[in-house]
Amino acid sequence: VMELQLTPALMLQRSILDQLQEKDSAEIFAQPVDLKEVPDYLEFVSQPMDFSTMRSKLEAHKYRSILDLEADFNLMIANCLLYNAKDTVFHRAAVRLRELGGAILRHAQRQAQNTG
Ligand SMILES: CC(=O)c1c[nH]c2ccccc12
Repeated sequence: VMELQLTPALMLQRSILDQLQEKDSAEIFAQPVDLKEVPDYLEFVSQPMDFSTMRSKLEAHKYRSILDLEADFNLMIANCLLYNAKDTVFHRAAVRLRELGGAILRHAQRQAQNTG
């Protein structure tokens, strides 16, 4: 049966998502921003994104490629840089995650090309 097969693409996407989420040790990006806690959030952010949403999309086969997954990662970072002022822990965490995540994604893309 299909779902019992080791689909390499999904396995690679799970590995990348795990590596990215590992860098969010404060778990700032683990869950959607709570709109009850942050009532003005949607005035600034049109498309919220977080790691739990990305994981659901991955398991629903919504990511056709690593680039698709990367687009949601970049969206999540951009939302945080937009909503949070530069002198906040959240803004700094987004800058750092963008740097660390960029290296993880570049390495994964290189590996996929070499073995793909
Ligand atoms: C990722 C992000 O922007 C946030 C994560 N937790 C929050 C709590 C209040 C406002 C923003 C956030």
